[in-house]
Amino acid sequence: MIKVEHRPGSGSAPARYDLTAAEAARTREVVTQTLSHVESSEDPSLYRYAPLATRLLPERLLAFLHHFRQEEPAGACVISGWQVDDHAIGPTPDTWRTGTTRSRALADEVYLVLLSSVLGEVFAWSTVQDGHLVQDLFPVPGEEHEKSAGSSASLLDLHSEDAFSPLRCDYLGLLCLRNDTAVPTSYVPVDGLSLTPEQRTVLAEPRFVLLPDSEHLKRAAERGEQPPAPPRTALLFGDPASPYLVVDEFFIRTDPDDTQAQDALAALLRLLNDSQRDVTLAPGELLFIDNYRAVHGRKPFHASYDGRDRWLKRTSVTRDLRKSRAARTSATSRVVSTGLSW
Ligand SMILES: O=C(O)CCC(=O)C(=O)O
Ligand SMILES: [Fe+2]
Repeated sequence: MIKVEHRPGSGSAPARYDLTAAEAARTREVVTQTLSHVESSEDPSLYRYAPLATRLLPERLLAFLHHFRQEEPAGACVISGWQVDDHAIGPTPDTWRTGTTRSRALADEVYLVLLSSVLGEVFAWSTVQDGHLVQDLFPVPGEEHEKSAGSSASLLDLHSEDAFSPLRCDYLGLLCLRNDTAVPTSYVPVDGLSLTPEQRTVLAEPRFVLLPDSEHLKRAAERGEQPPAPPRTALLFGDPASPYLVVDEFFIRTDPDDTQAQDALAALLRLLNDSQRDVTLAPGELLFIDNYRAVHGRKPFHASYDGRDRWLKRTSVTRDLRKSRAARTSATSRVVSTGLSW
């Protein structure tokens, strides 16, 4: 039996796992082996091969990730020990439409895809970065004040990823390539929020509307996709004693005359904001957020556009790809059409 290491950290900090030097070397070998099969992180063969490749990863790491998935011990975990070659990846881009050249960070993308594939299936939205399965997060000129991943000067309010859709990811993977100015990701686990029983009851009723964020809407309009009117939804669900949560501070609405729902929502948002903590990722650190058990966001920061800005790679992971089958063109497609997403 492998002993599962779970270090929950202090208070509600993410669980942590540090690859030993030997584990990091083993992981690098598996990534290098995988790279010989693929040209890009869009390559379907990467996703065919990933379930086999993951079995070759260090056992202690696999045990940790399975524990995180099965037992839900924490709202997030950080895995460190992967080395990013700062020179090899080149300058931080300022546009993600880079054409067909091989990514200079392909090894890092494959590392992210392999660890993501231990937790579930990687998928993407048609309306986010053209459906790329591994997305780039860096500040984009002109998007400074948006509420999207390319923003910088504006706060990314606390949110569940893709809160508007029941097809939202179970896990969000964020691999840091560069973060010279130590820009934090904000994070709050749902456990431990001191809501009253009355507030919990209201939040567990379908009295809230979660709207698609601006990134989805802008791209959906360009693609001629029309996201359907969002249904009313509950924000707390699952086990009432230890509920799952869906919320998006900026893109949520209630009926104007439902003051009970408004008050409960205000209390939830106040508690979330008061309990948030910073997770400042260093290059090579991989943060997995459990999108049912925690919300996240990002503090404002200054973008320099000098090739040294903060740069993360991102995946969305579902435990069940089948539930989005009606919104994908084939059983093997991993791109969910936003226009068909509920
Ligand atoms: O930039 C970050 O740290 C988080 C951004 C974010 O919310 C996301 O990628 O979903
Ligand atoms: Fe997010």
